[in-house]
Amino acid sequence: MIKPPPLRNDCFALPAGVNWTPVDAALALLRDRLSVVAQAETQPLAQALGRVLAQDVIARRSNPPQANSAVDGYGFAGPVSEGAQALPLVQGRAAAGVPFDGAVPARHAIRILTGAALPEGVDTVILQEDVTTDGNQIAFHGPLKQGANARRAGEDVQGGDLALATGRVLTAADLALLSAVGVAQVTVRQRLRVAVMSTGDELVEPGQGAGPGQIFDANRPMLLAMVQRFGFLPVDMGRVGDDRAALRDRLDRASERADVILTSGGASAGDEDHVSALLQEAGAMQQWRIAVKPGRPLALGLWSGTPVFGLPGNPVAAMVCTLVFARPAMGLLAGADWQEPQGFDLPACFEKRKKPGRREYLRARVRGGLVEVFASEGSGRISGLSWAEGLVELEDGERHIRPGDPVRFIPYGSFGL
Ligand SMILES: Nc1nc2c(c(=O)[nH]1)N[C@H]1C(S)=C(S)[C@@H](COP(=O)(O)OP(=O)(O)OC[C@H]3O[C@@H](n4cnc5c(N)ncnc54)[C@H](O)[C@@H]3O)O[C@H]1N2
Ligand code: MOO
Repeated sequence: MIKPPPLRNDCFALPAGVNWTPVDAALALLRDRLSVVAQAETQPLAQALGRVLAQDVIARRSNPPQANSAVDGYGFAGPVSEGAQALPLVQGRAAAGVPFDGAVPARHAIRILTGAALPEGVDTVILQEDVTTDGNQIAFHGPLKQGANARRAGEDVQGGDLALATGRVLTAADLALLSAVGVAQVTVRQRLRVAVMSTGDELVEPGQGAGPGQIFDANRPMLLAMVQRFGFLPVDMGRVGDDRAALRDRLDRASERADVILTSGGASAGDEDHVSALLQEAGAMQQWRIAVKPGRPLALGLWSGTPVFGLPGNPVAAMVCTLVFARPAMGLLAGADWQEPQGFDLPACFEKRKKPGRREYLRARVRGGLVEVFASEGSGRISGLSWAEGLVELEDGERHIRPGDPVRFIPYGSFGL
């Protein structure tokens, strides 16, 4: 009689004699091997949110362009010494956009409003709340430093200086900065086109009838939405069954329409794992066995020159692999700098014994300053992805985490979601 293999109670145990690529090594390889594929184009600022700068942007003008008042009040030449002060007022006033056309003599003051250019003879402003006036003169108490309540020309940005560098993904704040320094259009990369397809005979579309053994395709809507959040152009390539010819055809079409392809399912080495088999056939395939949980099998290959991320089918693994590996990789293809997600060390409110030899990502969220993790680590537990607001990253080594111990929490937002 054939002896059954010994039972394993941990399906993630690392097989002996296999080289598992540590996460950092896998990331270093991606960083080293990938470079921009997206074309550059010129766009008005209004179209530039989330786009990647293809050229350094130089400030055309300083911000602020001229010295101006930070408050509504009265301007004069500082400093002012301690004690009661009285200054006669000059006729007229300086307002934002309506400068005072003239000079303010020494020991005189002028009415000035926030944002107004400082007239000649003025370098210091006193808040109107600190002043009494009869309309002809002002009285207040010193001391006041020279330059108080005034903004120097170019104190924020100097004209001619670098405003933003190539590789920057433009934020709302960046659009403000570029506008302020007189930049109306930018050279950016075209949005990376990312094809998304699901594989597996068991999949049907939500809204369709589902027979026994069938499940609704959850990965594709998730991945298309993630791609959009990353600032790329999602290209929906639908579902394809466990049929090699159909999959080959779909990959052909995806490589014509997109710069990069994300598939989910069929990434490991089972009988129906056609993605990895086809990429293998195409000859430019790397089956990455990454020392990570979840997301161990990640098939990477080139299909007619288009990079393919063969993500694992389990939705939790598909999402984690996309956040940890595919996103920074796609960022490079899109022309962006390498993106390291910002994490925060916060006290755990859970206990966990972690095995050595692999990095682990847990679905997590922060409540009352403490990091909670989802009750199950099951890779098919989609509700946990939705419950979570980020991931806890546990380093490769062994660890016994007790309540109160610091753990690294990475909010979804740090991954661009
Ligand atoms: N003998 C072994 N079996 C498995 C291993 C292993 O090392 N040895 N690894 C397991 C791990 S870990 C993962 S992750 C999966 C990855 O396998 P595949 O990428 O080949 O994925 P599938 O087998 O096609 O699917 C896995 C699972 O996910 C469901 N799925 C697939 N696509 C979708 C979708 N679009 N929406 C929702 N759910 C989806 C699928 O029905 C399966 O239940 O392999 C393990 N097995
Ligand atoms: O690690 Mo698999 O990648 O659980 O879901």
